[in-house]
Amino acid sequence: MAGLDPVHRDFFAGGAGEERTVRANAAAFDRLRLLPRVLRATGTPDPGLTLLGAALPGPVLIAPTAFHRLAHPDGEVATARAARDTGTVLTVSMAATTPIERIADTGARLWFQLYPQPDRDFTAHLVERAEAAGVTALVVTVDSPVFGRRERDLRNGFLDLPAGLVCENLRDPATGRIRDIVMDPSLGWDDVVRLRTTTRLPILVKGVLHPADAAEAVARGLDGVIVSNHGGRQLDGAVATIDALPAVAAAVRGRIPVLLDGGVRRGADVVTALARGASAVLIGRPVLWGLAAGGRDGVAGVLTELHEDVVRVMALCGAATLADLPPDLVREVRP
Ligand SMILES: Cc1cc2nc3c(=O)[nH]c(=O)nc-3n(C[C@H](O)[C@H](O)[C@H](O)COP(=O)(O)O)c2cc1C
Ligand SMILES: CCCCC(=O)C(=O)O
Repeated sequence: MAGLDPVHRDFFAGGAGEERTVRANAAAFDRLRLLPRVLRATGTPDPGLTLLGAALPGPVLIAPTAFHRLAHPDGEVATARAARDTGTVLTVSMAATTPIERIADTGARLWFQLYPQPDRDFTAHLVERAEAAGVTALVVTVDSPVFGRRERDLRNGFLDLPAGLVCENLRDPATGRIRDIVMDPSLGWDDVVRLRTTTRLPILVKGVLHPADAAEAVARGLDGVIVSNHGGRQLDGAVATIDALPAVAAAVRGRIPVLLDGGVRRGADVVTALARGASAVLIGRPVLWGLAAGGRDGVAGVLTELHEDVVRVMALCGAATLADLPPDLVREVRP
């Protein structure tokens, strides 16, 4: 990756522990094969969908990832311009290196990812700030009661952002200082539900793998679940997301959208996830590689190529719309 400091590349690429779950996300897709239908006279497929009331051109969204200005000087603004120009959603990380207002100025459709902080007033301030900037959903990350052990970062001594970069959205309104992000092991369902008292935004929980937790999200009146293991960066040894998805989808029974991230790289992966019950997917690292390689254009290239691949794979599977992707499209094969 031209221009990307190897220490930062390791931060982006790496996961927790042995990186078993990083590999598992990809390996699990590799154990699944498509069983296409033929002669369905589909014409050019339409991968469009409606998600949380918004019409989107395709089922690939951008997962929240920290520190975009490590990848490119234009950082989150470049990513947002690519999202805007391709019509997809950018989920802005709470650990973004650009103020949410500047990202929103691009006109992109944004969701905001939140680690609820033990300081409830500060959490409420953050949510209000994001809502005022114009984000249309809140993504609460729930797989991080503690920080994963990122061994590449430990070996590299990557602890802090370089001088000049900060988590701009962690600025304390009273002191003007940047707060540290706290991973809160005391966080519970009640805390997530309590966010309703601060915001009218739809709330998705990100980092659900167990079907009972997905059922709890529905029972608690939340608006969506994201099947995710944080790209293998939190619990090393956690199940691959595409393996966890069918049971989650069965528990949710279509009552709220189920999204998935982790190892989605090709149109076939997107189609596989949708056939297994996802409404849409998100991609993390591919966006960072595009950003590092070419700023806005690099990210737009990644998004456009993947979108075109989804359309191609739909055609090759005999699907005219995303509704034509049933579970029997996917077969498990021996590794
Ligand atoms: C460098 C990096 C930073 C990330 N930062 C965040 C974050 O701030 N908040 C969050 O909820 N998830 C974060 N994630 C996890 C992603 O949202 C997503 O779950 C994961 O990257 C999906 O897997 P993929 O990279 O294989 O597509 C991060 C992932 C990476 C690779
Ligand atoms: C304190 C930044 C957290 C970013 C994150 O979630 C990740 O690196 O996976």
